[in-house]
Amino acid sequence: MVADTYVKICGLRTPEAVAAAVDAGADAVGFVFAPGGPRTVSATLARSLGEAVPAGVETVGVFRNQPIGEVIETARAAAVTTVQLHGDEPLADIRMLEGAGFRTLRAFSADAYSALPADEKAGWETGRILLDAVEPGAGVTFDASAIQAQPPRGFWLLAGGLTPANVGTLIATLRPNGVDVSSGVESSRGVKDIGLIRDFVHAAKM
Ligand SMILES: O=C(O)c1ccccc1NCC(=O)[C@H](O)[C@H](O)COP(=O)(O)O
Repeated sequence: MVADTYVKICGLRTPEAVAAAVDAGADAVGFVFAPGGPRTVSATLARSLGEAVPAGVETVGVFRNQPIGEVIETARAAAVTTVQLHGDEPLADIRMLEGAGFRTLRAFSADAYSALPADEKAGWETGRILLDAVEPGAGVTFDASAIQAQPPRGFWLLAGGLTPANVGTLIATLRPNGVDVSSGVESSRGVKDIGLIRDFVHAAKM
C-alpha cells in the first residue's frame, strides 16, 4: 500500500456523514453544487456542514459546467476551501479560482485525459487533477490501463466505482496520490453509510 494516501469522501449531505468522514481520518469532504442530482446541496447547508470540519481537512465544492462567476459566488457563500470542476472548464477557470484564494481540483474522464496532447497535460499537471469514469458519481469503474502505462506527473486522485473492497488493490496498482469516492460509501443512491465511510478510509490508508 502507499502511505499517506489522500482520501476525499464526496457527496455528503448530513452532519453524521461529515463526522464519520472526519473521524475516520479523511483529508477532504465534498459537497455537490452541480444542480439536479440526488447529492446536490445548497451553499447554506454546505456552510453549516463545513463548520464542524477541522481546519486541516479540505471542504470541497463540486461544480460541473457552471459559469465561473456563479462558481466563485457559491463557493464563497458555502465557505469551502477548495473548488472541484467536473465538466469541460478551461485552465483559465482554475487560474481564476486560484486568484480568488481557492485550492482546486480539475476532474477528467480517464479516457479523455489520456487522449490529451502532452502540452495540454503539462498545463493541467501544474495543478491537482482527478481521473474518473465518464459519468461522475455513478459508481462505475473504468479501464485504467492507459493511466497505468502513463500516469499523470503531478498530484492526482483516482475516482470512479471505488469501494472499501477494491480501493486497496487499486492504490497498490495505480499508485495515485489519493482517492475520491461517493457511491461506494452509500447504502442507496445519495444516502451515505457511516460504516462504509469508515471502512473506505481505513482501507485506503492501510
Ligand atoms: O456525485 C455527483 O452526483 C456528481 C455530480 C456532478 C458532478 C460530479 C459529481 N460527483 C463527483 C465526485 O467527486 C465523485 O465522488 C466521483 O465522481 C466518484 O464517484 P463514484 O464513482 O460514485 O464513487
